[in-house]
Amino acid sequence: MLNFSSDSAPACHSKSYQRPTSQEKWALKKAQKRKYSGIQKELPNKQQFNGPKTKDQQPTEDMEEEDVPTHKSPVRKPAPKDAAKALSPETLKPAQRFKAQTKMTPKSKHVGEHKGGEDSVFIKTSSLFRNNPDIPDVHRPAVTQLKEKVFTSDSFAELDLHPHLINRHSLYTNAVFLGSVQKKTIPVLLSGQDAVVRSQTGSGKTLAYGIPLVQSLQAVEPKIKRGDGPLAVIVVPTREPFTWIVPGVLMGGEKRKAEKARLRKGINILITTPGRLVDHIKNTLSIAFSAVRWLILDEADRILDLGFEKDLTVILNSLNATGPPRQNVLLSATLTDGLSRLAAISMKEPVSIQVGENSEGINDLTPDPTTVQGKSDRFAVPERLQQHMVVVPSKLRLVCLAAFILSKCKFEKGHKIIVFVSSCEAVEFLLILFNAVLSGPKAKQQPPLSFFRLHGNMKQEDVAARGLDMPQVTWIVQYNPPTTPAEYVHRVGRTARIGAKGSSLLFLTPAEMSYVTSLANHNISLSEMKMEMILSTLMLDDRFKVRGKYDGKKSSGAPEQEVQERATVLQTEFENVVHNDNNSVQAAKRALQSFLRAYTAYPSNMKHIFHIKALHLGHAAKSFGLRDAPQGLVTAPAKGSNKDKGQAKASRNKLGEFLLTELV
Ligand SMILES: Nc1ncnc2c1ncn2[C@@H]1O[C@H](COP(=O)(O)OP(=O)(O)OP(=O)(O)O)[C@@H](O)[C@H]1O
Repeated sequence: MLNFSSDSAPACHSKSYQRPTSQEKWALKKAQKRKYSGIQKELPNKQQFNGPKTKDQQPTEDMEEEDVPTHKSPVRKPAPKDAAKALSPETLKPAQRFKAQTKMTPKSKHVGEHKGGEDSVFIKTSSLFRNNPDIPDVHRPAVTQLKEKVFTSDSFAELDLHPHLINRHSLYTNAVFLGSVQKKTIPVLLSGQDAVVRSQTGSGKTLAYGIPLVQSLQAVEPKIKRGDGPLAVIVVPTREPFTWIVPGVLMGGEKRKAEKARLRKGINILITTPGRLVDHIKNTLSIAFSAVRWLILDEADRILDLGFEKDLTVILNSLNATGPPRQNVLLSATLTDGLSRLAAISMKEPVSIQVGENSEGINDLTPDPTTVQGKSDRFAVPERLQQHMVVVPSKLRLVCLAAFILSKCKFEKGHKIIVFVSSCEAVEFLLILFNAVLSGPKAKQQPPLSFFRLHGNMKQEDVAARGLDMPQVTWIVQYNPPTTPAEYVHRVGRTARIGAKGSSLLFLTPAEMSYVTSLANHNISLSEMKMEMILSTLMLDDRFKVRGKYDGKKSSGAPEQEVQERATVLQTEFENVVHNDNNSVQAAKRALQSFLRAYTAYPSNMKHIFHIKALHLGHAAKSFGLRDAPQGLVTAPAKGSNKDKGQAKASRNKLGEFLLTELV
């Protein structure tokens, strides 16, 4: 059970509700009026707020009665005759779109204080810009980033490959020049040696092992038949869509029976996630490893990161028990101690291949004879990747993320963003919230924003149907920081692939700022983006303008003041959507709870940066559109509870759920 008593929270956080600043009070009042004025006109039984004011709402010396942030907000019941129109996403108000998309039938329209059956909602919006922790200057340790040249000037034709193979692969990749990692790796693997390959994300490692694998299998005599069973096993960490020819996959999300049938027919190159393969090893008699001559561990650092070490041991034992001599390949974007251990148990005198240890390394394309040990902690990221971070107090996180998405996808062209968040529930929640508030009706020939989701609880068909065009992603946003630097590298590596440009943005709260130092220890350097700069995008979006105040004339207040007002209007829109009915409040609470659970899952060596006790529950709740900190959230796993341990592991494994944003 979480207990955010005042002694565990900073003094300034001792109350969950802070009085708004005068400009916020003003903005709130206008926002509420604007939002509901149209609805009120249509309501036959316009309600009056007549409940008692709580202590926080009593007028004080600097708060006039009319500025007290209590509003009546009747909820519209669409008349049957305009029901069809009301269901059109373009005519629905944000809160209505939220409800339509969740397809929830609210038991009650009342949230907060009920007023004796009256159709009204009691609204309380606390200050966004007051009582936040200070944002200290960001300390950026000096870092020399490792550089790796992606391409060589050599063509595939220079390799002694089967002509059919050259034609086939150029068909799929349009590749002309060999990638550096391909030039180093292909000859080593064709010579039959084991190899540990470390090269940055998106540098073409898949072809680096795919080409020698297919070349060697096509040369096998007598010719391979389907019924020979697996000759190669490729273990990958997750069931993301595969990018090259997939002869047969096992990845969960599909009935084991269907997979068994395919195994029985025969899969010569088996691509699988570790957990699923172990499942089949234990339960499927038809899985025979007697012909396996290749084992490839792709994205091996992530496989370990996701906690599959034990599964790998089961797989290795099973493979070692049978079969001809095997060639082993381990590929990774980062080198860690865990990886060295894995290489030691799974490989025979592997050649260690690394691309461009430093900027001079680009000329050195001979395999690096050094051992894997001792190369840990130095991560290379694509040279054309611009990495940023922004420090945002908890309360402002939601509006800041929204403003960033608008700045790139609404007010600039050609962007596609992936937002990583910490749980499936948060993905679902943000998807609905952003669709309701940000995507907006088509206006002035501007296409609406599109949001898509991808997370571990989705069915495989949904994932495949999504057809994610990953190469065109221009921004990676990490709304929740990952648990390991290796995971950080993999996430940002979804952009700036194979020599393209890309950018990333990491959200941190003031309490989490030492994460920058932690990344710097792994050669990762971030430049700071200012939260105020991101929020200032709202000045371009008149949907969040405080109506009436500046109509027809220029703002008399400072620009920062108007930015704050608009941010408050946006937050109010989010809160109105969330508090529109009990189901949406529950969805927000579930998302908050899963965020907190994931927060407890940071490894112990990161707890000094991410500790649940340093979180202010009320402020965190605000970033889920909740007006108050919910009571009785259970987040910490009870000691010895296997179920909760499982949940914590699941949360940790799902720190990579994401949301994709683009203009369509
Ligand atoms: N020589 C090449 N020329 C042009 N494109 C290439 C070449 N090699 C690979 N590609 C393309 O580059 C993209 C990235 O390749 P790939 O997915 O193999 O990278 P990776 O190093 O495995 O990345 P990660 O570590 O992030 O999984 C793919 O779309 C692939 O088709």
